[in-house]
Amino acid sequence: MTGVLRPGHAQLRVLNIDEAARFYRDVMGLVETGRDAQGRVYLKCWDEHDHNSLILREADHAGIDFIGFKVLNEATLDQLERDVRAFGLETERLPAGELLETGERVRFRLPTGHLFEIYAQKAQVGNGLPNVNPPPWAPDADRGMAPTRLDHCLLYGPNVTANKKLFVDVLGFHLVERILGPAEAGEPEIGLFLSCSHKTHDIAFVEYPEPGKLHHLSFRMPTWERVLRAGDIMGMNKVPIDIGPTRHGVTRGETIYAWDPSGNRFETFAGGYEPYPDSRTITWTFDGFPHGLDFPQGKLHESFLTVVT
Ligand SMILES: O=C/C=C/C=C(\O)C(=O)O
Ligand SMILES: [Fe+2]
Repeated sequence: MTGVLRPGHAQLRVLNIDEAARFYRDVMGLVETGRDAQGRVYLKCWDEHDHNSLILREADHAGIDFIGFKVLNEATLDQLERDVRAFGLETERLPAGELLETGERVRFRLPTGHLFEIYAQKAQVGNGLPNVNPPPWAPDADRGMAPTRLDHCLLYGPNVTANKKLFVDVLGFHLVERILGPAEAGEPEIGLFLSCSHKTHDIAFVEYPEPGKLHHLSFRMPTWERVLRAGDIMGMNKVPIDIGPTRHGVTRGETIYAWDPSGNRFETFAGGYEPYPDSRTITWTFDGFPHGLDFPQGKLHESFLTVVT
């Protein structure tokens, strides 16, 4: 284990900050925890303890600015920076406080073009429950869709195989599932689901010609029933849905893909299974992929491969 713990934050570009803040706070049911001098809005899911996991920045085009993972401690941060540089990537350090309540970050650009960063420190604000004899949920757990946490992201860009080498050989992730391209193309790995935990994936990549693209940020729901309830709330708020409610074959996750007001896709996701680092990687062939995306329908929804921000 290299000490990379979990997805920590994502900074998302939105077209209208007030509309986006209202959506993620009042429809998604995230908790707004702050705003900074740049006008960025900070939010967390009700059951997360750290100050923020989603940061919104107003821009003229939607998409993801960077994704941050939390690591065990400062010594791990320093070691991983050395390892990433030895892998051949430039790193830069962003000062503590550049993001509210967040320590120094080590940032580097992935072979797929995405800005990725690691950090060891973020202020804990808690989940609204006492740490001694706590009840199972807090009032915020029923406000809006109320995901429990930022669960993973799926990023699109070229050179996913180079990303795999970095994440597996340097950052200590394991490859839980993969999607192969067409046989006539030699079945290249075009989809990678990578985990640094017990989850089916903490980050995923799909091969795509343009670098640095976002397919979706995924928010964890405790149960399939809560995914369906999220779908009800999407219906009540006329949120445009892309795929679902259904189940992925890949990861077995129950899912709805939909779009935020800026056109960024998000997912409400439940279920899956618990792979271990020594679990064998599951492979989806290209002809099996329609069931990998939407198991009940076995349908390769066009938008999955074409719509990104
Ligand atoms: O075939 C595509 C599967 C996508 C899976 C997810 O977005 C997920 O498991 O969260
Ligand atoms: Fe997902």
